[in-house]
Amino acid sequence: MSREETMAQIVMDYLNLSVKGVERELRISEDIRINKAITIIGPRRAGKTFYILQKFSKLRKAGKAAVFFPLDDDRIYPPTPDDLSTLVRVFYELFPDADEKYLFLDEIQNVPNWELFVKRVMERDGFRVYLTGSSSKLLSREIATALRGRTLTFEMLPFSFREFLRAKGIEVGRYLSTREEAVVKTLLREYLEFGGFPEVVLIEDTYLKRKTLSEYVDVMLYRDVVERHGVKNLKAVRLFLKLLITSFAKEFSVNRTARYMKGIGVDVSKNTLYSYFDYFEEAYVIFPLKKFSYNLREVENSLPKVYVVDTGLINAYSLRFGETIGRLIENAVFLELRRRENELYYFRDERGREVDFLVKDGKDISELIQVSYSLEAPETFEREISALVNASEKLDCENLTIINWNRDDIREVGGKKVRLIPLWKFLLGGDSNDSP
Ligand SMILES: Nc1ncnc2c1ncn2[C@@H]1O[C@H](COP(=O)(O)OP(=O)(O)OP(=O)(O)O)[C@@H](O)[C@H]1O
Repeated sequence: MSREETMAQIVMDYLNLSVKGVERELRISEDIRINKAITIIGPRRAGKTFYILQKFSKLRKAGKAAVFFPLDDDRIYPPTPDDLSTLVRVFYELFPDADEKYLFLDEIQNVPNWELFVKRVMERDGFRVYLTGSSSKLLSREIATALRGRTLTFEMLPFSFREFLRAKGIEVGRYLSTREEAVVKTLLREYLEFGGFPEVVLIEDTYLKRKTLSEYVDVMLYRDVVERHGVKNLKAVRLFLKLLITSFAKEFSVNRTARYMKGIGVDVSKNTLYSYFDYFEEAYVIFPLKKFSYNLREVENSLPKVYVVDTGLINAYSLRFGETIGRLIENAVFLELRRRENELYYFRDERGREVDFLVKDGKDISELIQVSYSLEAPETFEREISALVNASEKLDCENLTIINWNRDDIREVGGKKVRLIPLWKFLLGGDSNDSP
């Protein structure tokens, strides 16, 4: 078989594929007048390929001229720039008269100089192009950089709680019966424990769930960081990742970590650890969150809090679920706020009173959010509320929320209204303002 025939065969393998799976909520703007490639980026195993396959399959069902091509297929590996030209020829043979043309290229980074090709087919031939990519060689974020201005980039994280429920066959409406609420809360514990990676959600067996999660940690560590950046000190990088992930929802100090590692006989320089931190951020394993201040230098110099891309990855480190539930909830809230594309910070006043999330909308601070598992103990309630009310005065923001496990209420404290909203309701996008 010639190379062209092999490529055509791969195209045909996908052409009428029916892709089902769980419907994702990522909404991408598909205004065909905008001549830009759509790039899906995100952590490994989040479902990027699956998503563009779903998109492709829908277009095909609607009779559109579309071709999907996986550039990691072993039949043509490694692909060359000439292969991409061949692909366009195959496309025109299949769809000679198409005016709306779609190309879906998976793992595009495998082709050298692929960005020249993408620009050309968009500008000269008027193709709509969808891209994904992630590998130890070129992580997805770089795709966006390589296409400078000619791409719209969308971030795909593991399943949101709503998607997770959908994967479990549960569609929730606006109002829930008492029984439904109980089911949702039980599933929420599973979501916090094992996270939202599609494959993990769909595996039933808890042993296999854990095993899959620890394999994900290994892939992220060895492929995306060690191989990609040529890291030699395996012991140090492995320990660093463990310390980083288990510090979730806490401030993380590279300096302090360097001292600790030295103390236990793992000798590694502070600068090396700063690089490791950047590598794990770049590989979408962790997200740092900066402290808010009106002084930009203070924002840059603050110690970040770290959140992990999926709560299941945290539990791959066998922490005790019961002891970390408050922080797992905080992590889940962070991920949801990020999905909603908010600009986020944490806040701490000069007396050390902290607000977990400060949401910015342009120049304004649009919401202050506190996260606390239980508000039953009066002193906890008092502490959380007073930090919020104080911050509200300092930052001139009246939209105050406490996300917690059970309570759904509005309280007035010091002339300010504070919404108490249960985690499940927040994650499903509910709003306690209009609950009875
Ligand atoms: N929406 C979905 N419904 C059901 N299963 C899914 C869905 N999305 C992904 N999966 C499953 O999750 C796994 C990972 O998905 P996929 O390969 O699309 O991820 P990816 O982000 O492209 O990963 P990588 O970056 O490692 O290539 C696959 O086994 C896939 O079948």
